[in-house]
Amino acid sequence: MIDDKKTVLIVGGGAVGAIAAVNLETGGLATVTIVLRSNYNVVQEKGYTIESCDHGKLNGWRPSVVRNTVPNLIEEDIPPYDYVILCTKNIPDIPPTAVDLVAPALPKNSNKTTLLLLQNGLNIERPFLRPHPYVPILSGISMIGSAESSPGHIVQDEGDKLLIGAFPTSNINPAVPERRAEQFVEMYGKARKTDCKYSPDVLHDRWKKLVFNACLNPICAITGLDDGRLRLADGALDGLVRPAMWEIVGAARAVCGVQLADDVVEATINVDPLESYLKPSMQQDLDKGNFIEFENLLGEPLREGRNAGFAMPTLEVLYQLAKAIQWRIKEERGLVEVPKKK
Ligand SMILES: NC(=O)C1=CN([C@@H]2O[C@H](COP(=O)(O)OP(=O)(O)OC[C@H]3O[C@@H](n4cnc5c(N)ncnc54)[C@H](OP(=O)(O)O)[C@@H]3O)[C@@H](O)[C@H]2O)C=CC1
Ligand SMILES: CC(C)(CO)C(=O)C(=O)O
Repeated sequence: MIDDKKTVLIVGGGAVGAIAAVNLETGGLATVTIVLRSNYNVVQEKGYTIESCDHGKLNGWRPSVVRNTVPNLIEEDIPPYDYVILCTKNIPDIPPTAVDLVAPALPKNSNKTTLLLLQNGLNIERPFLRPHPYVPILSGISMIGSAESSPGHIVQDEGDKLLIGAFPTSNINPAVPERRAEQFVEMYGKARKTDCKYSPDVLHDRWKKLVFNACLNPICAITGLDDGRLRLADGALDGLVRPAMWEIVGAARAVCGVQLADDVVEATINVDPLESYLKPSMQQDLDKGNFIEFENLLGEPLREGRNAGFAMPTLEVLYQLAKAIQWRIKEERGLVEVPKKK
């Protein structure tokens, strides 16, 4: 049981971070500080406008503290937060890296703060292990459907289903992150508006979610078809979606012995009603001209599969296409120099 209010820092208050903030503040067991970037001015001045299938319509809603910089514990003399939650897109190929971004808000030599990575993808905890050996790290696997349609306007149309468990970290007694994960579940679920559960096996959960994210995210983004239209499109399921998904199922087994359920491919294809016409987050990012999370969603499972000697030809092509698209966005954003046309 939680007997005192916890301090929580959320870095990234877009589609997922804003709903996490609502859950935590509404439950009354946490005081939330949120770090924003492009939506900072609008949220600071007018608050969020939230249309949520879990929380209803909230106008002018703000968490306890809204900032536009990651707190620097030492320079600002702030006591360590109980939890730091990273809710940005995780894009290791575009600076700042996740580690550089949250480093000022993590204590160097104590395990007081628990870091929760509420993000998609594989191996996202690894870059933190060496620079932050004492920080317990939790894995947050979210099945929410949420989007920020304009700055500060969040539309959540699929319920918030969240699994929380401990990432294995070699320096820390596993009992510590496990306890913190259970405590987080209590805090997050207190308002009874969400389905947040403790998971003892987040590796399994992450591979299971990759059946969606490594396949439908890039296929929808590249083709411009949402996951409903993809089911209607001539031959797309048999020609693209199923082969890609079976490669993830095989890689999960080859890489770490994770055995996904026999029906995982069909269940993932049909996870949302066709008429939801859901756009996976990578497709939404491409529509907005944003960078895409292709390295952790696609690159990491592919590299792991390759290292284990497992062939993944469909994912290899999707990865190379996604990489070329990322380069195009870099050019659009002026991050690469292209010789003049002659
Ligand atoms: N949306 C969904 O339905 C789901 C998303 N996920 C995963 O959850 C994670 C978060 O996704 P989502 O909320 O959709 O992403 P969004 O793009 O909606 O939100 C991310 C937020 O982080 C902010 N941000 C990025 N970099 C910084 C920075 N350096 N400093 C401060 N703020 C920053 C962004 O600001 P800015 O606008 O300036 O870029 C944006 O407001 C991702 O890993 C995603 O794959 C998982 C399940 C479902
Ligand atoms: C599976 C889904 C659609 C939501 O939970 C997602 O993870 C995403 O959009 O990236």
